[in-house]
Amino acid sequence: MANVLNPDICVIGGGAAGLSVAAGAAAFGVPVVLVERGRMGGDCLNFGCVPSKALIAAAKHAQAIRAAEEFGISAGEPLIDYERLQARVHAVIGEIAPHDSAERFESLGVKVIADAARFIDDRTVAVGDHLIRARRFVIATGSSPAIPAIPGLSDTPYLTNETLFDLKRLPKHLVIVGAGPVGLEMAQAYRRLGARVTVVESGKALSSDDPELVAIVLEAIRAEGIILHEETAILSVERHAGGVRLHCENAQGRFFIDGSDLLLAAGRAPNHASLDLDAAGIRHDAKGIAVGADLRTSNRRAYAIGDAAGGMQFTHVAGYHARLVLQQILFRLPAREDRGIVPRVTFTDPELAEVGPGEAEAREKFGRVDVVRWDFSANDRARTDGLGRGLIKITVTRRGRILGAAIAGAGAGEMINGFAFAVANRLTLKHFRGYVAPYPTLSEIGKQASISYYGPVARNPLVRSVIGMLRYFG
Ligand SMILES: Cc1cc2nc3c(=O)[nH]c(=O)nc-3n(C[C@H](O)[C@H](O)[C@H](O)COP(=O)(O)OP(=O)(O)OC[C@H]3O[C@@H](n4cnc5c(N)ncnc54)[C@H](O)[C@@H]3O)c2cc1C
Ligand SMILES: NC(=O)c1ccc[n+]([C@@H]2O[C@H](COP(=O)([O-])OP(=O)(O)OC[C@H]3O[C@@H](n4cnc5c(N)ncnc54)[C@H](O)[C@@H]3O)[C@@H](O)[C@H]2O)c1
Repeated sequence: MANVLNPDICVIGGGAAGLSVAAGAAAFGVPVVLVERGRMGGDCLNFGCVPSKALIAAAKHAQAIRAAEEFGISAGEPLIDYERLQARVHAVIGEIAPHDSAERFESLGVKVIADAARFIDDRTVAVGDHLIRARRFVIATGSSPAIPAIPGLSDTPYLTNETLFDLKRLPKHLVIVGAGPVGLEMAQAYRRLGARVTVVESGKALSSDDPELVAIVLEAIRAEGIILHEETAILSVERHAGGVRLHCENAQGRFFIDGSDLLLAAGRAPNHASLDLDAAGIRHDAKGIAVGADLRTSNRRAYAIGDAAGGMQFTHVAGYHARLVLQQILFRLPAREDRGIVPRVTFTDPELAEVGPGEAEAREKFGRVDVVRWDFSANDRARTDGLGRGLIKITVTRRGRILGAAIAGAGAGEMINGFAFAVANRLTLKHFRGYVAPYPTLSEIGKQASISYYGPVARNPLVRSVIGMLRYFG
């Protein structure tokens, strides 16, 4: 006989989104059941952010050794011990894993069930021997790598983010499908570790970001020797000489690429096929589960959050969504997602970071807007540290309210924090101009840009005549 559970909340999926809801609910003493069919921690911990950033960190060390020459230090070409490097990547996952483990969540008061969940009606989920009839369901089942429909792919070995970090040897020539954040972050990391890297992109690289800033990133990564083919179709793939061959076509004609390994980084597909959402009356499509700004699905008992909701796919969005649904479920307070306050960072070198609407979108929404620009070359710290090109663009209303910012350059991922804070709190450039920034830091760039915005005030005849008058008083 099935074991019937009646928690207040049933969370499906133990990734960043589901764990945040479960921990939050348990902290307030609310009965919660968490169902996870795979590894606790989900994509971010096991196959996403954590291993990719650990690999990028290793690659950065290799690159720093090469760049040392410029500083008068000769070290030669770095020697890469790929096995030790991968062991460190997994050690980092291991360090974080206890925080996301079933044991820790049980100790917080969450009942954790290690199995796959599926709906059997609009208020019941079946998991193994259990039937869960919860007051509210939170679907946080995440996403998986999308497998593009390329002829020959099913007979060709390929890697995805789920297998890449288990690779036991450094690829000789890594061919990557897709120049989004996953494709370009991994392209640069593997190039720096010594692999040849070719990226094939059907459209434009990093197409959802500001093209002027994307150009800065692409110039840098091409200068490191990465071959990037944009607006190129992959006609077919096949096994070839112990590796792979891609047949491609672009405006220049047809050509082929031979590589030792193939990595698919062609976007994400939501994990909802096995949930039987139709049984619960939950609308969905190939992009994800349909939700309103309150993250509620077409079944009023159920919310969908994180990657499963098919919107912005970031770990910090998963955490933000969790807060919004907890506010509604625990406190019965209304909550709506505001995508305009969510920062987005691609961890290439230079990094690319944005928050708020892009320039064109801001004009459409707010009419006249001003864009304040400041180049990294005018920053002393960027010069002392030899940090290369960088640019910040801040979009403001006519009254100086900060609508968004976009930064390409070293440290952009850290610097965007200040602007995300400003956008979320509706601050103006005056606030940025008014605080004291420590010298020499990259964050001064934001302040310098703000001062430049008010620069014309110094040439204003009225202001000058007031100053002139005041001089008579001694
Ligand atoms: C290579 C890579 C690098 C990334 N780097 C970053 C980064 O630097 N910064 C950033 O913000 N984001 C990054 N992301 C995105 C980030 O990993 C995701 O946005 C985030 O993990 C989404 O969390 P989630 O909880 O919604 O989903 P997931 O982490 O996918 O968790 C969903 C969980 O649900 C489980 N599940 C699915 N179906 C069922 C079922 N029927 N029953 C029970 N359990 C189920 C799955 O096993 C999984 O554990 C990266 C992604 C990739 C692929
Ligand atoms: N730093 C970060 O925060 C970070 C890092 C990695 C991933 N992520 C998240 O993970 C999600 C997935 O990233 P992603 O880079 O896999 O997806 P993406 O959708 O951003 O990019 C995929 C790219 O692949 C291209 N593509 C698709 N099919 C193709 C084909 N057949 N041939 C050639 N090109 C093809 C697309 O045009 C697109 O440019 C993103 O939404 C991102 O938010 C975030």
